[in-house]
Amino acid sequence: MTDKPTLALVAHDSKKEVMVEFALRNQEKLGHFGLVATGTTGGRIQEKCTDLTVRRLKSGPLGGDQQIGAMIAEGKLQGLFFFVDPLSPMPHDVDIKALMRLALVYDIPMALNLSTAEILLRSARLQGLKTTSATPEIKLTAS
Ligand SMILES: O=C(CO)COP(=O)(O)O
Repeated sequence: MTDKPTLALVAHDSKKEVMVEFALRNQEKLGHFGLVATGTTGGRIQEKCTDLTVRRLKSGPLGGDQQIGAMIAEGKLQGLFFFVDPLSPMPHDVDIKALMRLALVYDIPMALNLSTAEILLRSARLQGLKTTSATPEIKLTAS
């Protein structure tokens, strides 16, 4: 695994195109992070964003959300970009909630829609996303 701060990219089916466009537009910035993604999202990003290396985990409904949750619990994830479909029922709804819950428990910066993702990535500059309760502003961790 990379020693760069790591971001997870996850999108539900109706949001995958938005995620791919987001990744394409921000390829240069994203390239400064280690990237992981759930299976299908990662495949779609990798097809279009040939400059990026994305580690693909399982597909969301088959455990991908849980794998990302485990990374958060182990301190291996610094940011979560999760484009959620709020209008469709999901078979793995409990996994989705569990992932969001862990991002909240560990205070991982988490963008659930495009406009927040753009702001978050801009704030992150190229260096790291983790804030601490002692420093409410973005803490720039890596050089
Ligand atoms: O279902 C997902 C997140 O909950 C995303 O999984 P895929 O990227 O494999 O479609």
